[in-house]
Amino acid sequence: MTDSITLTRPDDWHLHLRDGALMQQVTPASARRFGRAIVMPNLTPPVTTTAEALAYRERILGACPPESAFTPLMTLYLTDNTTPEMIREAAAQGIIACKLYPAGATTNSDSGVMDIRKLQATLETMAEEGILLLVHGEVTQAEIDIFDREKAFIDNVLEPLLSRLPELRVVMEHITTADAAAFVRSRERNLGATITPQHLLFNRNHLLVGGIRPHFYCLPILKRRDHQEALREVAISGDSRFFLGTDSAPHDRYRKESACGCAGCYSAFAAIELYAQFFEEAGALERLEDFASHFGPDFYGLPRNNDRITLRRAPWTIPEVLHEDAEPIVPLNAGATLNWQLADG
Ligand SMILES: NC(=O)N[C@@H](CC(=O)O)C(=O)O
Ligand SMILES: [Zn+2]
Ligand SMILES: [Zn+2]
Repeated sequence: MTDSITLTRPDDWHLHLRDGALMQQVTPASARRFGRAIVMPNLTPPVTTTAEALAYRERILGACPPESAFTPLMTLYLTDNTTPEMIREAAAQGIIACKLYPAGATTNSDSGVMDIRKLQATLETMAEEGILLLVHGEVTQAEIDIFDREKAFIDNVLEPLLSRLPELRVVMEHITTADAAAFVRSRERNLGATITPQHLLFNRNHLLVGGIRPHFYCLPILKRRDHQEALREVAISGDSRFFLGTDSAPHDRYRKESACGCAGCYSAFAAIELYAQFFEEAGALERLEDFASHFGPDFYGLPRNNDRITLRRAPWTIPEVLHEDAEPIVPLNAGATLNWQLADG
């Protein structure tokens, strides 16, 4: 049995660091594990301009431990009013991606895009400037079942968008269905996908059997087991279009344990350890490094990290709650055992 894994330092290609006190609490956990992270712009109010993104970047750097070399990669939140000029300015200032939230699809998405077809000139400029489009891939029409919203997005929004913009590089974030996995595989180029630890480790039974478990509630919602199986298969397949993006999305415990609990799982406290748990369960530990550390930078056209991290087998119990004396957060899979620990240094 392997007792230690050393791998190129991984990156997180989908992360919510929030702002203010919560950002101070959660940022060190990501900075310890990852070299870089694509930071989501869904603050309140959202990060829609380059100036806001650069100011946010400074606040994040201020929340990193002093010795940390963590690099936040900044994104802009697309709205109906994002112009080609704004994209050119963003590119000039080192912003590497824009995020599409269909209006109303998820946490803090109210100012999201109403009709993506109206943003054609902006998206063309993104393709020209080499800025990636990251999508929360769910439609929002009330009549579409919540379990079908990802598939409907692929058919009604994503496929036509990719046909209109063959040069635009797109990442379908947090994919949750066999349909999304098959769609990404079916494209020739320019489409990648991130997969979260919760969608690899769990399915909707974990959310709903024996009581409603709000800490497994995220969007897109956990799907049935056969979708989980399809995601597991592509994650270990060695297909370089699928890579790590935690979607770690912390919320105060009391906003999740509520009559109307909000969406988001907190995984940054042990993100790479959770993925290692899954790869080991799947008998594919030797594929972890490609998924976690190689395929993401390759897709983004960035260099791979040149330092390494080590995980050691040392089983521990995930605490029931973290940051109890500040804003308490319940971690993903609280109370369960994780086999791996990050070695210091
Ligand atoms: N995934 C979630 O359930 N929530 C995210 C938003 C998102 O990534 O859709 C959040 O910001 O809380
Ligand atoms: Zn999302
Ligand atoms: Zn997210």
